[in-house]
Amino acid sequence: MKEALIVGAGLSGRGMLGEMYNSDNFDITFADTNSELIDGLKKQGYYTVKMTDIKSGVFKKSTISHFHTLDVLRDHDKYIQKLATTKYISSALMPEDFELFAKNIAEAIEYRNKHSINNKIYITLGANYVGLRQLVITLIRKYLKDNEYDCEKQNVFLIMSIVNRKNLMPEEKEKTSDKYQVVGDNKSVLRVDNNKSLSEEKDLPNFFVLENNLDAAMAVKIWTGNVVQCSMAFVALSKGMQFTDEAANDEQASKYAYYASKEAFAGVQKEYNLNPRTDEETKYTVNIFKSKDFRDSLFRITREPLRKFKHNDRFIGPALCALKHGILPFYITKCLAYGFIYKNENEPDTLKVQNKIKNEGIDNAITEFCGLNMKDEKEKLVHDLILNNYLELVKCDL
Ligand SMILES: NC(=O)c1ccc[n+]([C@@H]2O[C@H](COP(=O)([O-])OP(=O)(O)OC[C@H]3O[C@@H](n4cnc5c(N)ncnc54)[C@H](O)[C@@H]3O)[C@@H](O)[C@H]2O)c1
Ligand SMILES: O=P(O)(O)OC[C@@H](O)[C@@H](O)[C@H](O)[C@H](O)CO
Repeated sequence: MKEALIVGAGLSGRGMLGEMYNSDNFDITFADTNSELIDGLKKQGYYTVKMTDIKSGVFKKSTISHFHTLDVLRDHDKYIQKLATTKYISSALMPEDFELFAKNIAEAIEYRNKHSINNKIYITLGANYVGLRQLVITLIRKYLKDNEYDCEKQNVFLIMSIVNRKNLMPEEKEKTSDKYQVVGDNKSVLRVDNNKSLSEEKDLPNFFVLENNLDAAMAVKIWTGNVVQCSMAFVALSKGMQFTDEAANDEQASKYAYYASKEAFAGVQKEYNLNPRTDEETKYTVNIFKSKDFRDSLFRITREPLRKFKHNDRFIGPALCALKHGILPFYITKCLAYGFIYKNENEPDTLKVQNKIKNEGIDNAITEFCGLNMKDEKEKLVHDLILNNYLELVKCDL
């Protein structure tokens, strides 16, 4: 049986990668750092994925009941051995999780060297992060203490992929006895970079779609797609809304998101030499959220806001890209300013932001959380735009 190792058994790991590898009859192993999740999944022995077609609302359910589990920390040696030998490995992790994942890949490389293992392994890297592959290569080299280390020469292929199925926890009314149920859309392919060696494999997973220039596709996804969702969400949250359809139907939230979308795409299009898009296509990036059938929580869209404020993420990334190409990121920074007024007791990051603003001032909060270099003219301009938009939103004690 064909084998796959899925690193990260969270919503996307189970709901997209697990479901897809299972449908293609792979023998799956889930590896995760969360012992409770790994033990729970193993004990339950199955989970279900509900996949709804975003246009028609028609859904299908799939039960995944044949899988193995590994605890990345507790089953460390077994996990490294599995990483070193499994041909198809796919990850669905948060960007910050790649520090440990890269360290583990470095350990797997050492294991391969020690045991003279030379089979080809393909690791599809999945996370919402522009420039992910380069980041992972840099981290692996750091752990191997070899700045020139070439993974491909050792048959370890690091391949960009786009994990983009919407995967959510079920709403209260949809909850069943399945603790690990995932609900989401029904995207049927995993877009992976068109690596030459991978393209020559005869037993490719049937849901892999090989595509050129996936770095550009990732920038389009995060810097022109996720920026729209998150812009809309921060504005709508300030008005007490909770769901994407409310945000997309709100005049102000949708208008700001639409203009942010225009600015973001204009920069990314120039940076990656892409075809222009029509106004209808830009509007679609907002209008797609209008339907109630596929509502998503604004709390999920804005989860971990500090990650989203970072230099390479969905606001500062496209803002700097736009500026580089002579476009003023007016609406992108305006929407991000709403992120700085967002306070939610259930979202610890927002409390950190408010504390920082209270103790050190908004100036420092923006500089630090967005990782902006105030000596750089463009970065300072982005800072000042966020700052002035923020000041517009808060009371002024005169
Ligand atoms: N959920 C979605 O709808 C969605 C859609 C598109 C893209 N994404 C992106 O996919 C990625 C994963 O998102 P998610 O929603 O599945 O997150 P998640 O938090 O549900 O899952 C991540 C899992 O990775 C585990 N983990 C952390 N570090 C690990 C490590 N070093 N090794 C193994 N496991 C580790 C965590 O314990 C967790 O279970 C993110 O980058 C996200 O932005 C998510
Ligand atoms: O997963 P995050 O936290 O990086 O971002 C939240 C959502 O924007 C994201 O999950 C999207 O729904 C997904 O990337 C599909 O476009």
